[in-house]
Amino acid sequence: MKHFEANFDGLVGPTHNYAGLSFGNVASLNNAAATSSPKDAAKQGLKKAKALADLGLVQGMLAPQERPDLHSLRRMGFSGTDSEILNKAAKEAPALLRACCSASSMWTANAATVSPSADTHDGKVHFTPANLVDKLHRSIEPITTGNILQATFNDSRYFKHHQHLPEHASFGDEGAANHTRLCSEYGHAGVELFVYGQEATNPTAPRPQKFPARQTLEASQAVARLHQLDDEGTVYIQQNPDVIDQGVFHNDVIAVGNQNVLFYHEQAFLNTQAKLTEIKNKFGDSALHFIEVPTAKVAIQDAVKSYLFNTQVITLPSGEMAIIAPTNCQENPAVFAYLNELVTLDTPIKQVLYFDVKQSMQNGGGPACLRLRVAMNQDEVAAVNQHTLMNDALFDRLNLWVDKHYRDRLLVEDLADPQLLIESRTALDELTQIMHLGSVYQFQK
Ligand SMILES: N=C(N)NCCC[C@H](NC(=O)CCC(=O)O)C(=O)O
Repeated sequence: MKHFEANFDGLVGPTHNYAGLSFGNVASLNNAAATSSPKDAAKQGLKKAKALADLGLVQGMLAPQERPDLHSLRRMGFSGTDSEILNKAAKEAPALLRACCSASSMWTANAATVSPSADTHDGKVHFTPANLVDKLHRSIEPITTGNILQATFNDSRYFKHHQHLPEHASFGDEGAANHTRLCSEYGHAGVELFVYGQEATNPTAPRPQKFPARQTLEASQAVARLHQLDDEGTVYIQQNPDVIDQGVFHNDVIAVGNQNVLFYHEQAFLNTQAKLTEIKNKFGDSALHFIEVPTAKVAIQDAVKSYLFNTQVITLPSGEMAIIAPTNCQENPAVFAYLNELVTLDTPIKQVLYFDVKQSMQNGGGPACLRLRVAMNQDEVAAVNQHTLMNDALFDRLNLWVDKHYRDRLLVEDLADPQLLIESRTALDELTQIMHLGSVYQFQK
């Protein structure tokens, strides 16, 4: 039986904009009120996804959310026709309107945590949508995320879908952005690393002082229980609170793993040595590569600016590994020098491929944020909704669809434009037909 690690990238939605909604995310705050290009953003993402498919990887796409989210605005007390609601929200509570218009579902590393069938007791692939409770604009994602995941992985013989965790700060869950899996082969049982920012129920435990820790230990443990993981295959690691305070709002901004490689910054974790030993013990005999990047080579600020660790480490069909990096890494001298050196070292990583995903980067989302990893065997891949898988035909179809429906430029002031709502719904309705998703959106029910 063959095994793969598929990447499911988030298709950027038609309302992609810079509203500065994410406190603790340096890029999002710095680019607040800049002009965005939803069309360029969607095309940059599609190009990266297609390139990975062309490299021989299994690549899928996840549909975006319905934005502006009129359903949430109604829950917040706005009433009347759709136009009246947009108009009232823009006048009376512009911050709420902005929260209901973010295209943040593009970062599917935050869509869910996924455990492959090799790790779970019932032998199914488990999905738990992230509740994203730390940010208002993201907390309105999980129900539709669940609908989209169920329409994409739509065979209950292979896929088990859970409800998102209780919507409370004690269970702050940001999905796969704080989860990495190490394994010798994708089809073998692996070690799942859950990285958390704070222990919600232990006020004396370390936590950041300036910016929020979005993931709690309690949430990580709950996901591991739901996914029927063994203690021997699970490691909980606390993220260093000092780096959260320097803008590392998710662990995938400071560490990434693939198969037997863990690529991380010296300052990423607390109790690093003890945790590496635990990983080694649980991983077993096979060779592990811990690639630790020292501060002397790459400072935290450079890692945050360039997203060196928000790269995708992928295994090519040849067995060698490659890094999928944002072009921002080429533009940062320390980081570029480091990457040029890395491919000459004795590790499985032999090449770096650069992609322009600047539209996403300006909101704090790099290549790894844009994808959800799902390790599957060939039967499971065959059970996926095939209309979501990237190939020449889907790439052409989606580019035409973007050309037809997306704006070239969008400003935060445009979010109240009733025409944008109509354009967005028309686009998404057509998309659900292209991807055979059924009615996943509120406006379709
Ligand atoms: N690291 C990972 N996996 N994902 C990146 C998520 C970026 C996202 N930005 C935003 O939500 C900004 C949206 C705005 O301002 O409209 C966030 O902070 O949650």
